[in-house]
Amino acid sequence: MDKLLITGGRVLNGDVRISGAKNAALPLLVAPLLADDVVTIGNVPHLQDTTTILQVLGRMGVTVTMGDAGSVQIDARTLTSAVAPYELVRTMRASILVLGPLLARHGEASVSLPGGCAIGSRPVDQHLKALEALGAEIRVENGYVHGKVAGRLKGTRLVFDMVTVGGTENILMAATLAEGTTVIENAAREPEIVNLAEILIAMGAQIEGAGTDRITVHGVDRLHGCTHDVIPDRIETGSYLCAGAITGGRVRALAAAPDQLEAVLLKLEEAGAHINTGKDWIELDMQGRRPKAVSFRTAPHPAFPTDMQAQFMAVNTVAEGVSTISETIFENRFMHVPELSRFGAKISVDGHTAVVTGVDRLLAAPVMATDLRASMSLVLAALAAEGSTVIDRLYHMDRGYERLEEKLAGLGAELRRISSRSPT
Ligand SMILES: CC(=O)N[C@H]1[C@@H](OP(=O)(O)OP(=O)(O)OC[C@H]2O[C@@H](n3ccc(=O)[nH]c3=O)[C@H](O)[C@@H]2O)O[C@H](CO)[C@@H](O)[C@@H]1O
Ligand SMILES: C=C(OP(=O)(O)O)C(=O)O
Repeated sequence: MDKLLITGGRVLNGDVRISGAKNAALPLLVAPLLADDVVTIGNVPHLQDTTTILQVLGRMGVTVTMGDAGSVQIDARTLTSAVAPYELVRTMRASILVLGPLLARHGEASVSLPGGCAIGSRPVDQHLKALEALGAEIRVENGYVHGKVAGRLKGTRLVFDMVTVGGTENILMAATLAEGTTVIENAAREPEIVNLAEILIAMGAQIEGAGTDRITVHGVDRLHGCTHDVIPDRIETGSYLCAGAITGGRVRALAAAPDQLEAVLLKLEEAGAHINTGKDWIELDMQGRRPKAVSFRTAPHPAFPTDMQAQFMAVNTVAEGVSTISETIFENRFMHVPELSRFGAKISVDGHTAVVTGVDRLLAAPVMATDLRASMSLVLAALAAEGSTVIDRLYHMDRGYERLEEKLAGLGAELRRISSRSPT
């Protein structure tokens, strides 16, 4: 298992190029299952999670061709099996996204149930209920979801019980080839949903309202090939801006999308950062100042994203004052708290709320990553801490941060990966 060695205390300064968004790339790589031709997707980040979803497709007989500069060509006409096996799905929950497209285009699918993960139980009941409402016959047996459709899915009006990003994506894809019109109420409004709707529209789908809480899909008979790009990763962007904030530095995120990160940018300003934005860049400048404590509550887009909670908590650990952080999306997303405490952070947790009392300094400590964004919160704490920190279980990080060491080193951080395959 790889580890990361970080020597803290450097003020980060410079430009960092943002990669394509993991959470947009995953549904975009699955959407070609619906098409009758080759779909080319650009700006795909090279990550463990994108590799996993391509393996899932490969296992189904789909032809995947890697192109230049992060482009991937996907031809689902060669599909031979509609099965997503446990050994792949268990490493990445988003594999459940193949269910909707397979049922819509091929009339059957067997997808392993993703199961729980560190941040919460994360059921997929809303996906399954909605697919049943579209006319699929769903059976859960031996840890697998088996779905079948007699003829075509039938458009209907759906109301999700809660805002679900993956649920909205699955049903949006399934509805494109259904007979008639589907209305999805209480739909997720995340930028990744809009990115998905755009590629589906480029494939010939008829979709209105993506980015609002009501999405209308008029089913079509077939979808064709197209070329489309993944949007910039707003969570990676926010993470590097937090690296600037926690070290009192200046970080400019290039190839970014400022309009997709408003809640986070406002909180960074509240923390004392000067924020400047252009069409595709964001600059944060702390001018050497210590951040001020900022309270926030996670909620679906456009509110503060749960995927930035751990990183912002890390910033609050060294801030001036006391902050309150409420996590409303996942029931167990404070796994980083005991690890941050090992640096000397003062955090108390009561249910879904954490109270952080900023300390003057953090001290390096051996720590362990528990999930993807928790890993980044530990990286941030290590950048600010006095001394050298070793972060274990780096594989969590590799799911979602492309070329992390190279990007942080480019900003002036002192760090090195300790590979399990090389002598330490
Ligand atoms: C690959 C990807 O895009 N992952 C993101 C996606 O995850 P994901 O799509 O899994 O998250 P959801 O939006 O579906 O989950 C939101 C909440 O709804 C609950 N729920 C969801 C579906 C369901 O059928 N039943 C149910 O109870 C979940 O347990 C959770 O408490 O959105 C999350 C919320 O912004 C982000 O943190 C993840 O990074
Ligand atoms: C929770 C995340 O991803 P996933 O839904 O793939 O676990 C994340 O990106 O922070």
